[in-house]
Amino acid sequence: MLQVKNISFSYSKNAVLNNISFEVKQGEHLAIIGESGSGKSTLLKILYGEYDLNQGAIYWNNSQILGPKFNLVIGYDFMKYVAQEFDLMPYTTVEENIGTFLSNFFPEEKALRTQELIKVVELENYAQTKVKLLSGGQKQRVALARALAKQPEILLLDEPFSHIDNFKKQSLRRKVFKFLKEKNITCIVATHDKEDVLGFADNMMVLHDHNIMAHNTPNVLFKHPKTPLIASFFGEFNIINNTIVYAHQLIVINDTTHLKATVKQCYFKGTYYLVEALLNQDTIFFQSHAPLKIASDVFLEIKE
Ligand SMILES: Nc1ncnc2c1ncn2[C@@H]1O[C@H](COP(=O)(O)OP(=O)(O)OP(=O)(O)O)[C@@H](O)[C@H]1O
Repeated sequence: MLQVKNISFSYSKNAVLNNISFEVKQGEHLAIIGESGSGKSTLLKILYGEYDLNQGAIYWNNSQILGPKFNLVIGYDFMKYVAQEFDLMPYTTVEENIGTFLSNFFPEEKALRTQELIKVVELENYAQTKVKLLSGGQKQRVALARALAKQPEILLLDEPFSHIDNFKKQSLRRKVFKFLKEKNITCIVATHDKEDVLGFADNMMVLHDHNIMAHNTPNVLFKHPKTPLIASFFGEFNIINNTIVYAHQLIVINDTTHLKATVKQCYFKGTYYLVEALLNQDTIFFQSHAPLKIASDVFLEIKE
């Protein structure tokens, strides 16, 4: 289990994280979300032992994770970290990059493991290609496979699919997270993308104002977002009568209600239209199956 106890950290005078505590169980997947600059990457780097803490302590089972003041070499064998900038060997092949941390004493095992990981990150056609010739997204996949090669107990991922195109993203996500669950690898992923969270993370933690704003299951935080910031992570929302109402919870009905809105704009979203409208001078958003006429009036109902 990872235990983070009352940690505080600042790069200079200004605090980035202020007295935060949480735990992550073996095999659990935790997503860390928060606005840009809220400290997600910093937290991952601290967990990796890249910085010294101002206060507090971090433990992985019985080992304390310490910063550079206490360690000549940053990092621990049981942990891998895939940063936003990937640290690859550009002049060697994908296969060699992935196998670089695997022992040459067991060549068959090394080859099998490398092939397994190449499949997980869907780079079968690039195994012999030199990394410098790959695209940003392909490099990100090599970095992921490389981090998994020695099967760490805990994996820290910073925006792991940010460079990968939408065609590949979904299947890659499923493969990588499935692989991690099967191997019982604890995973902490910093992300801006709700698709990295819903369906994959056991828990999610929201960083805001140097603190943990919320820490719960994605299900609870989606259904009961305590703040607009949390709701905004999941999608378009409104504040109606001091309550957060997602766009999909507002339904157009053929009846008179006290929610009469005037359509301003209609955006095609594939399976629905996102409608921007005016409700008592406030801009609101709701979803509609059919396109609505600009300037037309509609009546809405809130669905729980
Ligand atoms: N090496 C550094 N030296 C000084 N300040 C830094 C350094 N790295 C980050 N910061 C500052 O620390 C704060 C947190 O940055 P961090 O990169 O952890 O945020 P983040 O939530 O990961 O942002 P993003 O979502 O944009 O990646 C920011 O105010 C940033 O400017």
